[in-house]
Amino acid sequence: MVTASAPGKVYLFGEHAVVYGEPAVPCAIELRAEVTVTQREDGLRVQANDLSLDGFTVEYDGDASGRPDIDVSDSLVDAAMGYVNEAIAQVEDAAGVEDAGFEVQIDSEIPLGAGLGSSAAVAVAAIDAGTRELGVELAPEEIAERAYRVENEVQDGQASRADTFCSAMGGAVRVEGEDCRQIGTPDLPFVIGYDGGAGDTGALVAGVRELREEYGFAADTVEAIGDIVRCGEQALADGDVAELGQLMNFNHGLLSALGVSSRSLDAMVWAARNAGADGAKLTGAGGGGCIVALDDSPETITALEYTPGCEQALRAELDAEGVHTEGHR
Ligand SMILES: Nc1ncnc2c1ncn2[C@@H]1O[C@H](COP(=O)(O)OP(=O)(O)OP(=O)(O)O)[C@@H](O)[C@H]1O
Ligand SMILES: C[C@@](O)(CCO)CC(=O)[O-]
Ligand SMILES: [Mg+2]
Repeated sequence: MVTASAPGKVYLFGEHAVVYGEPAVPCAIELRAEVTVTQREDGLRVQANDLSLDGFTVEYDGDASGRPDIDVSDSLVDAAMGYVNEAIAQVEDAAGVEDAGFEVQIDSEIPLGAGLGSSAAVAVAAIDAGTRELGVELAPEEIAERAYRVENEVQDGQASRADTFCSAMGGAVRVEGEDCRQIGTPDLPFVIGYDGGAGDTGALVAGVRELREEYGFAADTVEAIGDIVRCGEQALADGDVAELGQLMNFNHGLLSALGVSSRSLDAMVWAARNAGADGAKLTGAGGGGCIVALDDSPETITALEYTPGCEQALRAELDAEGVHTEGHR
C-alpha cells in the first residue's frame, strides 16, 4: 500500500491562453489530494469518497461490472472517472505491466471542478502512488509529464502542462508549451472565494477554442493574456505586489471576455477588490468555482463571506511541496 499526496493550485495569470502556447504562472497551494493505491488480485476498484454527483457519494468498481451502483447517467460517471482511469493506464505503462489489479482510494481537500486543479492533483498523486506500489520510482518531472497526458486525454487533446507540472513540483511555476520551470516569488498572500459550483474544464476550453477560431479579436485576447503574463514576470522579479494585482484584474477582464467567468465569480472578484485586495481574478477553467485575490487582510475574507453566491472564503498559503509519499508499507 502506498499513499501519495499532491497540491492543488491557483493561477496568478495565464489559464486558457496557456493551452495555445502562451506562458502561465500557477502557484501550488496547501490544499492537497491524497491517493492510496494497493495491489489486488483482479480488476480496478476505486473509492472516491469526495466525488459526489448530484449529492451521491460514489464508490465504484472498475472491473467487469464497470460502474457505480448509483442512479446517474453513464456519461456523468465516465466524465467523473476519466482522470483516475487514465492515471492507472499511465501507471501500467510506466511499470510495463498490463491489467494490474488495484484498489485506489482518494481523499481530497480540493473542491472538484472549482479551478483549484483537483484533476491534476489526483492524477499526479495516483501516478506516484501507483508506480511506487509496483516498485517503480519516477522523478517528479516524469510524473508531471504522465499526468499531463492524463489531462490531455480526458480534455480531448486540449490541455496544457501547467496544472500537472505545478502539482508535481510545488511552489510557483512558469509553463510555456513544453518549457516548464519552477520560479521564485515574493511572499504572496492569497485569499480564495468559492461559490460552491463547478465548471467542466473540457467544455470551457472547447468554448474558448471556438471563439478563437471564429474571431480574430478572440485570438488577440488570448495573445494579450500572454502579454499580461510577460509583464507579470517582471512584477514578480521586482516583488511589486500592487502591479501584480493590477495585472490580475486585467487578466480577469480578458477571461471574462472569453466567456469563462460567471455572475458569482464576478461578484466575488468585485467584493475582494472593494475590500482592498491588490487584485482578484477567477482561477482555473472558470464557469463557476473559485476566485483568487491577492490580499492578506481579514476584511477581504469577511467581505467575501457576505457576498451573495459565495459559499466559502479562505486564506491559502503557497505550498512549496510538490508530490510526495505519505507512507509505504
Ligand atoms: N476527490 C476526487 N475523487 C475522484 N475524482 C476526482 C477528485 N477530485 C477531482 N477528481 C476528478 O477531476 C475532475 C474535475 O476536474 P476538472 O479539471 O473539471 O476541475 P478542476 O481540476 O478541479 O479545476 P481546474 O481544472 O479548472 O483547475 C472530476 O470530475 C474527477 O474526475
Ligand atoms: C483552462 C486551463 O488552462 C487550466 C485549468 O486549470 C486548462 C489547461 O491548462 O489544461
Ligand atoms: Mg482540472
